[in-house]
Amino acid sequence: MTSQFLNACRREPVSHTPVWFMRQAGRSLPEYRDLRAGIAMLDSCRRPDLVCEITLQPVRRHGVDAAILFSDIVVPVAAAGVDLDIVPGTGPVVAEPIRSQADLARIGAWDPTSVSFVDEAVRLLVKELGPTPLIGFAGAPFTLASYLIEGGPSRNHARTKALMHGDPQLWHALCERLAEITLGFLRVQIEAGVSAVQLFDSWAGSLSAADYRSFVMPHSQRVLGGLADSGVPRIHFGVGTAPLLEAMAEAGADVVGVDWRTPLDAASERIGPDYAVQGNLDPVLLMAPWPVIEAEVARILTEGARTPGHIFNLGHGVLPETDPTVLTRVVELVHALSRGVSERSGGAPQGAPETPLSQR
Ligand SMILES: Cc1c2[nH]c(c1CCC(=O)O)Cc1[nH]c(c(CCC(=O)O)c1C)Cc1[nH]c(c(CCC(=O)O)c1C)Cc1[nH]c(c(C)c1CCC(=O)O)C2
Repeated sequence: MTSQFLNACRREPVSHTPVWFMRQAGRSLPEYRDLRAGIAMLDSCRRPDLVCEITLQPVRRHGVDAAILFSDIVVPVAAAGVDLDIVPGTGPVVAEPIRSQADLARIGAWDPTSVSFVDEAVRLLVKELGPTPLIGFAGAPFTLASYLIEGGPSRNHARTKALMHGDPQLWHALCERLAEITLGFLRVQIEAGVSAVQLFDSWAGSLSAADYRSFVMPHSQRVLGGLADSGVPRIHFGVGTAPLLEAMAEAGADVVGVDWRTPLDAASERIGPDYAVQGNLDPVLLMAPWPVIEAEVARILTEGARTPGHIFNLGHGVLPETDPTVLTRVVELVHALSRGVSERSGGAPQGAPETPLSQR
């Protein structure tokens, strides 16, 4: 049985619009909270048995079309020797931020055996998942650099931008190291059997298109271009990236992630017919009354049907306070509404419904 998710990534015909959710594994699920009780986030990422179970939980519960490996963007950086922790309610916190050439030397050479627990978890998962594809992922150099330079989450990435513009040589040296780590981390996942990868450049939307192109794109290009020969579809995602969509596509994506601020058909028109799109329900709207969600899902499917390939997702991750039963209903709705209306002939958007599917 071919995967509708992989078909959509490749802009091939689908029998229904595939759907998965960023952060589908995690705190919205009581079974996740039970399993994680008393185990630190990074420790849980290093235990293949836990990674396997946590990754499977949302697949069983929601019937999504793809699984995403349970891990974190800072896992490979920690494996390369950076002293960091993931603090509950805050995110990654780096003990000694990287702000000088000497700091940079504290990042060790990439060694794939330092993430053998990921190799093991992916192999277990591929067996357990059967026909459901597993998505691997990594953080993009810019988003990783921001955590390393700021020392933790940041509102305006002030130190990151100061270093980028104030010491471009150090900036590029840091991003080259991070690109090497990210590429190595994704290769481990691909060799172990993931069916697609997503590069998370979550915070790239804080940059102008000009700065993105000169300071960030070459490094993301190195990562995505370095995976081209694998044949595995590459999803490139960021938040608030409306001005960057063309550059993020050009960086070497097969699928461009779009947040809720840009309609999918408008995004697709800008990046052209060679890319599928993924998105883009506002995660906050999962807290709205069901008729609101229903109308939004229908609108997104209508806009998605005007693109060469659409994978339904949120515009960013599931919020911890989301009612998981709503996510299951969204999966059912996406499947029901899209069945039979989402067939496209590889590339040319055609027969896009003009009325919301729910009203047909
Ligand atoms: C920026 C970023 C991070 N991590 C990640 C990103 C990119 C995606 C995005 O933009 O949201 C990626 C990530 N982190 C996690 C996943 C799991 C897979 C999935 O999507 O289901 C993925 C894809 C697990 C996690 N990563 C984290 C959790 C929560 C920790 C916990 O459950 O105790 C999970 C399930 C921790 C983390 N790690 C990070 C943050 C901001 C946080 C949240 C901090 C908090 O609110 O507590 C860094």
